[in-house]
Amino acid sequence: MNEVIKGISGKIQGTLSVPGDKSISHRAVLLGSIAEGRTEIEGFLMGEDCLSTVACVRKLGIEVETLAPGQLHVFGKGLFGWQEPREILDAGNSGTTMRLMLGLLAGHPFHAVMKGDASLSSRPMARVVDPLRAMGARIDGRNEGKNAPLSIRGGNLHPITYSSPVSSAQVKSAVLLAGLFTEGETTVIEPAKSRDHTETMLASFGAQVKTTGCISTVKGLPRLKGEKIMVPGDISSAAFFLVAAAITPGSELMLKNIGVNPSRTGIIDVLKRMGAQITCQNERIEAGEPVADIQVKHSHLQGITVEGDDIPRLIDEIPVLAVAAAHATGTTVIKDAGELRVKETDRIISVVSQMAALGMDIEPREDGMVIRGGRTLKGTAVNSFHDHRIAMALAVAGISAAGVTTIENAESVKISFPGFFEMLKSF
Ligand SMILES: O=C(O)C1=C[C@@H](OP(=O)(O)O)[C@@H](O)[C@H](O)C1
Ligand SMILES: C=C(OP(=O)(O)O)C(=O)O
Repeated sequence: MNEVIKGISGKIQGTLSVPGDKSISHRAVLLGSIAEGRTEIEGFLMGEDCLSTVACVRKLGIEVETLAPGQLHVFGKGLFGWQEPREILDAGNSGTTMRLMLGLLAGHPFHAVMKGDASLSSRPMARVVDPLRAMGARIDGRNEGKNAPLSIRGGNLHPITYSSPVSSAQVKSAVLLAGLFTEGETTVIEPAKSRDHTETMLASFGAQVKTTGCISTVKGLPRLKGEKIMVPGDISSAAFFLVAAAITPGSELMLKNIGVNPSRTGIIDVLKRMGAQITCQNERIEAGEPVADIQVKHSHLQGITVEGDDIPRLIDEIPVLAVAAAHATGTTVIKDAGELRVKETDRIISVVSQMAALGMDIEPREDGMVIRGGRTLKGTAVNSFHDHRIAMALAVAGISAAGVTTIENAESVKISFPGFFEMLKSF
């Protein structure tokens, strides 16, 4: 499906709520499915990725009731309560579904097969398969288990201390979740801290979790109790509107009820360092997660260098950060972001090629990109390559471009942000 975006002449003003956090939604269903009793979820993201997680959990014998859009009840049967699935578990486009489910399946003494779509089938799985095999899971798959489809027979695990070569919450979560099914302590050490929603939610379900800097430890065989979970708005979705308002003259926007966990707020910090006027108001804690209303006003931005420990804190926001950089004075350099190459698309190639088509002065680097700001963008036909974040970043570039931008394969926004185009076009 194509989406047509016109350059916007007005301002981006008013109050917005964005859909629920994708990372927290996945984890709420997964932890609910291995807890005892009912887990009640409000604000669940009804995006295709999270619905893939729900479909997988149902195939494992867990009842998930949808009372209304965003309101789900999960009837967990406790640790070891999943049943051997009769069908293949389909993670669709979702890396989080496949990698976190593999961690949980590693704990179960039965056979299961996981598959995904064309994009997910080419993404690296050895990063979770290797440590799960080291814990005792038997896993086989395409390319010796480096890619999906993967088959797994879990059970009889032993705890490990795993030093992950990459900062990845999916790797960390897979190992910690497997660690729930064996006596003793399982530890993951990562080079820079990744999002910590798994640790926070595990603690709220009753597990013993310790986190010190980049080291997280879980104690095995906890009794997890069903919980009430309020999912906050997704900062990764809010980011498209933060940038849209920051670059559109006269704009002043309030984004309500957004998750502002410090392991996710790199985009706020970096936009502020570029000169954006952003303030977090009404800060509070809900189910262990920090939540706030975020106000953003149009401002003149300056190019900066983004690197190191900030990268895992804004990895999914880099496509739209490139749009902010194109509207900044001077050069923005994004480094240490080689992980972009293994997302739904190679996001260095997809961002650079499609933003350049809109007239951006942008060059790829092995581990990032360089953007020289100040060029006027001009609408044309561009392609999201079925990558939701690329489709939305191109739309934000499109509203700042002269003329008409046509985004091909734009339906991919349903992965993480159903209703995105309607919201953007409401301004
Ligand atoms: O754990 C999660 O919910 C996620 C972790 C990140 O991936 P990596 O773990 O591969 O860095 C992120 O890009 C993805 O959108 C969601
Ligand atoms: C990389 C992403 O998700 P996942 O890894 O779950 O497919 C994303 O949402 O940008």
